[in-house]
Amino acid sequence: MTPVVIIDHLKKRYGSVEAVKDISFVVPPGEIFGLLGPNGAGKTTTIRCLCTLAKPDSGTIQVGGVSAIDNPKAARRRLGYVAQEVAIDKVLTGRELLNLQAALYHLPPKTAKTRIEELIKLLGLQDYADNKAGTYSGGIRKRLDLAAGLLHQPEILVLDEPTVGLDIESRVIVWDFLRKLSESGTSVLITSHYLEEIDALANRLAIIDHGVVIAQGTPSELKDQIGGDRITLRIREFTAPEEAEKAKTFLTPLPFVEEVIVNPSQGNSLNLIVTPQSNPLSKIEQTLLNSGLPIFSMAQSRPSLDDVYLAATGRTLMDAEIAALGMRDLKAEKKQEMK
Ligand SMILES: Nc1ncnc2c1ncn2[C@@H]1O[C@H](COP(=O)(O)OP(=O)(O)OP(=O)(O)O)[C@@H](O)[C@H]1O
Repeated sequence: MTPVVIIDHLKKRYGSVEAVKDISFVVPPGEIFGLLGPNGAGKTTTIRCLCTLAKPDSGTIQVGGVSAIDNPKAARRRLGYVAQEVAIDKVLTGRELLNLQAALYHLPPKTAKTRIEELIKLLGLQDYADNKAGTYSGGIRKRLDLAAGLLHQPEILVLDEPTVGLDIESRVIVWDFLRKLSESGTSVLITSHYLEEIDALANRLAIIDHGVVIAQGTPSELKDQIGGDRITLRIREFTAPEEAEKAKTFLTPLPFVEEVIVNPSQGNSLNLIVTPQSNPLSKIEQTLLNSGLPIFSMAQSRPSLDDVYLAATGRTLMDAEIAALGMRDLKAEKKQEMK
């Protein structure tokens, strides 16, 4: 089936900042595709180019077979965009805002009316639609944004960090809605810096770092590629560094152990990467007992998307996030965007 979105070798710079260096991916119909990356990786710039709100320096973008660069109007008809933050008119009610949006899309009044009622119901907005939008909580506000983005029945809904700042309950409502939307045939492209969000939602994803795609595939493909299971082991609740190092020397020679890392930031716990095999926990337990070392806790898990990111970049998403936040001048970016 022809992909709904094809982005090929996209590049975009702001002055001396190369926001997007080389990004390519395709979104198949009816799939949820995730762009995962730390703050400042280039996700928003990529989708601003896709949604025709920024002009790329080079590369191509196709939406439903139409070039978003040569034919932005036609591309816009095929996609719905839910931005990270929207400045809304707080005096109008939700229903009035949807009517306004429908007029902007030139929907015939009868179609608009049916569609608005349908979306109000689908998004559980019946009790709020006639209240002023200024009274809405973040979660209700986001549901209204989703309705507005879907009014013209786009082939793909593009969402920039849709659950930032939402409580867990509202987040789950948004996730469930997006799953249903994709099951009914509408593709979804979502950016997020939350690992769990992309892991829970996306059929496929691209991990972006410093404006380039560093890994791409389904969540399990990416985890399988880096291989090995993870074991987190604590000798004691807070282990002395010498004792953790001692455990490391006994565990490293085990044939199924690929790597042992002592993690000082978590009470000198030991992080092991092991080749998947039967019952590694009991073999580790036996080895430590024979060496006279106790076990406080031990757990085995599959690699996470953070392990994928760590393997590709040498740092965790959280570390990248903290580093990026310290480097950005958000005021200057806002100014540049206004130009
Ligand atoms: N309008 C702008 N003017 C100047 N630099 C910008 C502008 N927009 C983004 N940048 C820079 O481009 C890089 C990529 O930013 P972008 O917003 O695309 O990242 P992101 O991954 O979406 O992060 P976030 O989720 O925080 O928006 C960053 O270094 C950022 O500082």
